[in-house]
Amino acid sequence: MFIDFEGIDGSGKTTLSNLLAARLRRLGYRVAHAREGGELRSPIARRIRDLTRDSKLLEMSPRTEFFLNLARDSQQLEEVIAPALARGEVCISDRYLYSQLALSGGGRGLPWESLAPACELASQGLWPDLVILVDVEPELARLRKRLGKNKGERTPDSDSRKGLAGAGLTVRQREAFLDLARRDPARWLIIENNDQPLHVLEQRLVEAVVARLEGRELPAQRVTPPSPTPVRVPTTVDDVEEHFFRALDGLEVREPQLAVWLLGGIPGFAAHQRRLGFVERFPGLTVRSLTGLDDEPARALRELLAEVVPQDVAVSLGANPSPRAMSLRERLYVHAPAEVLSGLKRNDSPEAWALREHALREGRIGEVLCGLAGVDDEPAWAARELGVRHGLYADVARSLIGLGSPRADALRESLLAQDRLAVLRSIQGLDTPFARDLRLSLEDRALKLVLRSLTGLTTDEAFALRERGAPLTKEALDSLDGLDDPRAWRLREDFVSRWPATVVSSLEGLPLTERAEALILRALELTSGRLPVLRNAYRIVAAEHAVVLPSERAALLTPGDDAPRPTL
Ligand SMILES: Nc1ncnc2c1ncn2[C@@H]1O[C@H](COP(=O)(O)OP(=O)(O)OP(=O)(O)O)[C@@H](O)[C@H]1O
Ligand SMILES: Cc1cn([C@H]2C[C@H](O)[C@@H](COP(=O)(O)O)O2)c(=O)[nH]c1=O
Repeated sequence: MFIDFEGIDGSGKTTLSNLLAARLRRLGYRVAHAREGGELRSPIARRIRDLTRDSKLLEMSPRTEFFLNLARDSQQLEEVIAPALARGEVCISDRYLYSQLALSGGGRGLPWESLAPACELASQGLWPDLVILVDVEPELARLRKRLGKNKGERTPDSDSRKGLAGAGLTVRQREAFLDLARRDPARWLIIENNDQPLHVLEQRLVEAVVARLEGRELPAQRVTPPSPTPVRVPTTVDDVEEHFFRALDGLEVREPQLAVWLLGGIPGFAAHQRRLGFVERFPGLTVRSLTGLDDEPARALRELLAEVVPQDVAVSLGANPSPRAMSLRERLYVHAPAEVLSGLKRNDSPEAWALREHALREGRIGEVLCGLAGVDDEPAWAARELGVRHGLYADVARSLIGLGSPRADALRESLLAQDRLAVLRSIQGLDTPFARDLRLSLEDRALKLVLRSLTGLTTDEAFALRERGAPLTKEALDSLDGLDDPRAWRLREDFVSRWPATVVSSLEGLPLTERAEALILRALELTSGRLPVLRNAYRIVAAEHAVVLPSERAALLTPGDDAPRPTL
């Protein structure tokens, strides 16, 4: 029997397919997993995978990508799947040709009718007896994947071609998978992975598969019922806090690390109280959730944990230039030099330079460059030249974030041949001729990064790009953070039903006016108060009530800080 797991990235295919293989083996079945532990069994397939993920290959067309992915699956079929089935084993696969239909058809928009015959050819008529669609909300999947990376589970995707089209691609892939399942209900089984602990899903999955292996009918097309709709949705912004913490406390039981992550950047007593409850179990994650906060409880917790989780403490300081943050960095440097140096962005104080000079004497050129964004003095330019001589092109490009001078653009130009994506990341918030040309040339190849580079821009070009991007992906809305421009409001209102969580987070930094409140409540209503939207809504409400010093707010909003936003 051939069992295939399908679903978007981070949906849980690898986890559940490996759990299933282990359980079936314990039950006495002979099982081959074509991608045990996440690694494709065929070395040729692995080589093809590397090629499709190479971020230097931006010109790879959707058709080329499709044929390469077919070649990968075809090789896995001939080398691993067909032989296992011929030996009479149960063969489990983590993705098969359906993934290519969902990516190239649903995601990239190639016509289905031309893809299907090519898949048929690659399959040699061998299709799975059972397809398990692990269905999950894309925002939750992305977050779990990030947490997984934090736990060091898998190699990060950040340097791959994957994801360059933006989060909208995943939303379209999910729709395509659900559509495939609807069209072939006898073959597909949907397992919803939003609100259930893994052990519960594993048990239901094993029961359903064993029923099929024993020739019993499948009980239903869905292994887990759709998530119950929360009964009450906040009807005023004053209710948001209560709803958020109720949902968070429910989540804590199933996925405590995710619950800590969702506290990221949330000020106020209630959030700090939760952190204290988590800190012993997850000190690193808890302290990271302080990123962007500089109130007294945040400072005290950092100082308490400085020796326990120095790297996380350093990350949680962001680019805060205050004297207290600088003196903590001096303490942390010996244990967490990379994180400390990275937090010196936009900082040309003597204390920052003392740390950098010490690091340069230790040969840490790349790490120094990572914290030079926005620094325009001569020692910074000397460090950049040193970086170029050492071939540290991506780090040099990173050090140019926030600099819009002709000198910076000339260096960017010279780095383009080495690393276009790093240069693209370096133009955020810039409206120079170089930045405009680069955006236009990469719009079709790296839409997500192009849209993200518009942070804070209110030019006609920026809005035209956002308007073209908004139907495709949420990152068009990300770059509206804190903008009070009428065109920004129109985009938010037009796309609140498509990208509700992002529309809400884009209100960050704006006063909580009637218009903002109406938008938040609309997003909550449209999503039945689901946690991603609720959490972003609470971040806005809590920030409105917290005392944030103007300098801290400016530091949080200044374009150029490339630390990941702790939003969903
Ligand atoms: N129900 C769940 N509860 C808690 N954690 C979960 C759950 N489902 C998945 N995860 C976690 O989500 C992360 C992503 O899961 P996994 O790697 O299995 O997904 P995937 O579909 O194989 O992703 P990709 O296609 O990107 O390889 C893992 O860290 C996994 O432990
Ligand atoms: C570039 C890119 C690829 N995919 C799809 C293509 C394949 O079906 C899978 C391969 O992923 P895996 O990590 O080897 O399981 O992902 C995609 O979804 N998005 C992309 O940008």
